[in-house]
Amino acid sequence: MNGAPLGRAARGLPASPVRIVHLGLGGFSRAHQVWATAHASDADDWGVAGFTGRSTALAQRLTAQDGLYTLVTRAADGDRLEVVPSLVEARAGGDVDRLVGLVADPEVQVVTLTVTEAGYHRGDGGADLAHPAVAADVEALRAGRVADLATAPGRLAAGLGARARAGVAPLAVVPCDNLPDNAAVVRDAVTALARAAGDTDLLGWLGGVGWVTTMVDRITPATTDEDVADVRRLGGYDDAAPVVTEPFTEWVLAGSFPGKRPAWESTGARFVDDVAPYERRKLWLLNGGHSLLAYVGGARGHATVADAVADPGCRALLEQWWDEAAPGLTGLPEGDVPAYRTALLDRFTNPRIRHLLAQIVADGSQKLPVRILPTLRAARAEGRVPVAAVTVLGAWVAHLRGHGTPVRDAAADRLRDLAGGPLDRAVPAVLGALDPALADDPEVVAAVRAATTDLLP
Ligand SMILES: NC(=O)c1ccc[n+]([C@@H]2O[C@H](COP(=O)([O-])OP(=O)(O)OC[C@H]3O[C@@H](n4cnc5c(N)ncnc54)[C@H](O)[C@@H]3O)[C@@H](O)[C@H]2O)c1
Ligand SMILES: O=P(O)(O)OC[C@@H](O)[C@@H](O)[C@H](O)[C@H](O)CO
Repeated sequence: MNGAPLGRAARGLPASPVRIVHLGLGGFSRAHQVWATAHASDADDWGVAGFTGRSTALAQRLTAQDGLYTLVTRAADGDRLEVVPSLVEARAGGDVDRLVGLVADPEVQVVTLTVTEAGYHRGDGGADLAHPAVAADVEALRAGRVADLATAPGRLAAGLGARARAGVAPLAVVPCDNLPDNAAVVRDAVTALARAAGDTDLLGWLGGVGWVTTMVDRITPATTDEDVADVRRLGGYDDAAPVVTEPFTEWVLAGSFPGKRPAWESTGARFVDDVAPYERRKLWLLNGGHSLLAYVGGARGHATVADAVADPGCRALLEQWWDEAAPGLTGLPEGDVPAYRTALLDRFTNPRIRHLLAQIVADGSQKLPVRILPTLRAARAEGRVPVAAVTVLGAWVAHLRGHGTPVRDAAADRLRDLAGGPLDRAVPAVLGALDPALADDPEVVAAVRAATTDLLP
């Protein structure tokens, strides 16, 4: 690095007081919630302390520049750079003592999360208590070994438990991951851990917490070295941790805030009674479309969303998928779905957003049930086999067999085993891992098998 470094004193950007704690500091949170906080009309009152999941590198890079970072808004016709001041503390996820201290601090009013779909460790009864990391966290919670906590629900439970015991008023928990009813997901996971650890103080107090469900939308690829070089070239300063995002942004929230919150509505966020119609529209059309392009496009040799959508075969399948999903998108204003589809095509074709399919393929076992299966189930209830939906599943099987982009999944080893060997055995085995009913549906199995065969070399 040889440009001017980023720093608060040099830029005249004092740090706001920490009143929001964020778990899962990465690219998206800085393009969405932290950015929205910086643009809120009362931004000076709201500083964010962000904790990564595991890594120390991002926290160190951000700390070296006082939490400041550049958000590059990348439109098809050019870049706009802004230095975002609202992240006032960046910590490694392992600094659980600090996390717990902040969550218990009466000044802190909101906890936000972007810990990925897999990070909630969902399971029957709220959490996958048999998972070694979850089981270890239950023991650590029971023994009060806060520093050993490794999962997001475990760390959050420790923070909320400390707040409860300190007699501090409840706050709001605002998950921002791509999961339906994400507030219930985090509430149930924290409750399951508290129950398993026998934390009755916390269990009694959790009812007062504001669990706020959100739909979040802004395509934000992982930062590359090229992005760092772009900021130096265009901005004339050094930023070791910029974020590149698209111009489009949407945030819809439902739920109550027991304390205060930033005036996020002044930045376009919408507070509604029921977020579900917006969640379905976004998870099925955008994220489902992404999964389709990632697995099918990856199998056809494409590297990015824009490359894949430029392939007429992928594009036709994408449109078909949207046609299959659209009838289930009820509860939205007239014209909303067609308008969203038109905007989405523009967003996917933005050639300057290099969104790698290799990033999107991750954790298909967590994402496909949310993005694709509701549409498949609805069609099966009417006796139909939706071609695009089964093609995504077929492409996922091909992906797990090593075709296309490399496999990255919380359950990668088990899935690779299931996907190996003769297709007659592999297809029902993989489908059964998503939903046993799919493995028992001969028409779905045959259609997925045919799609897999078409995509394999
Ligand atoms: N990137 C996007 O376009 C986008 C848009 C909407 C929503 N989201 C949501 O945000 C999430 C994060 O996306 P990102 O682009 O910021 O990714 P990222 O890799 O930049 O950041 C992810 C963060 O979560 C942490 N993490 C990863 N696995 C974890 C686990 N198992 N437990 C706890 N923490 C874990 C990481 O350490 C990191 O701090 C996505 O999974 C998605 O649910 C992303
Ligand atoms: O971030 P993930 O891993 O849930 O999914 C990958 C993409 O589909 C996703 O990040 C989208 O870009 C995003 O949801 C757009 O708002």
